[in-house]
Amino acid sequence: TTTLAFKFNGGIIVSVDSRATQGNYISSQTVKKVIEMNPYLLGTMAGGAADCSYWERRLNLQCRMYELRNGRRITVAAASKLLAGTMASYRGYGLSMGTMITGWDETGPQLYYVDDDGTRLKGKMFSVGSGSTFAYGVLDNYYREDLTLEEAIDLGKRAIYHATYRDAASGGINNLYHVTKDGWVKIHAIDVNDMHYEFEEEKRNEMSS
Ligand SMILES: CC1=C(C(=O)N[C@H](C)C(=O)N[C@@H](Cc2c[nH]c3ccccc23)C(=O)N[C@@H](Cc2ccccc2)C(=O)[C@H](C)CO)Cc2ccccc21
Repeated sequence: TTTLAFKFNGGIIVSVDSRATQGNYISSQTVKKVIEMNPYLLGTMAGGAADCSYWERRLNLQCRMYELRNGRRITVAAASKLLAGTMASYRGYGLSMGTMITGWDETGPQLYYVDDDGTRLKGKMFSVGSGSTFAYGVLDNYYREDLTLEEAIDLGKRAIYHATYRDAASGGINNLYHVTKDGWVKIHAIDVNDMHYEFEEEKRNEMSS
């Protein structure tokens, strides 16, 4: 798995792959690793499929109950704190989860990393999963806060592409979301094989120009 998210002047980009593995077997190429919790809150999944799916769906329930009890949407900080608290209480049980909780609330765009030992980090950029080292190579090289939306989308797309190229446990489809003050929008779902030929063509054109 390769998942990433970063804040920039135009909001937040969330970009993930869709491969699931069981050892060397590719058990799925069409997994949704972004859970859409409400129109302003997204969660990403890396690690154990069942752990991520179960605990992030439960977090979704907790966020919905918060909204019904308090008459307003939960903040990203509070939602990530709920998940981190659950992870901390299950420390040592062998859960395997590397997630990002991100969205836009009254404090603006927020991005948190939360994992199975209860670690919770606030940040501007994270990449999580077996392909994250490759994604960071691309992100650290090209990231700027003042990227245009088009550049930010392209960066989120290419970072996942290069990770899926090198990491056997990443692949399938790149799902990319853009979060603004009006909530999240799904920008695209592109098969990384199609991206490969697009980028090969681009390189051929650059060489001949
Ligand atoms: C395909 C699939 C499932 C599946 O493949 N499960 C295996 C056992 C799984 O959890 N795979 C992990 C990797 C893994 C196997 N055993 C583990 C024991 C501990 C921790 C991780 C693992 C995976 O693909 N994880 C994805 C993330 C993911 C995959 C599917 C759903 C959510 C998140 C990922 O992180 C990369 C591929 C690198 O591992 C479970 C499931 C339920 C309902 C519908 C489809 C599936």
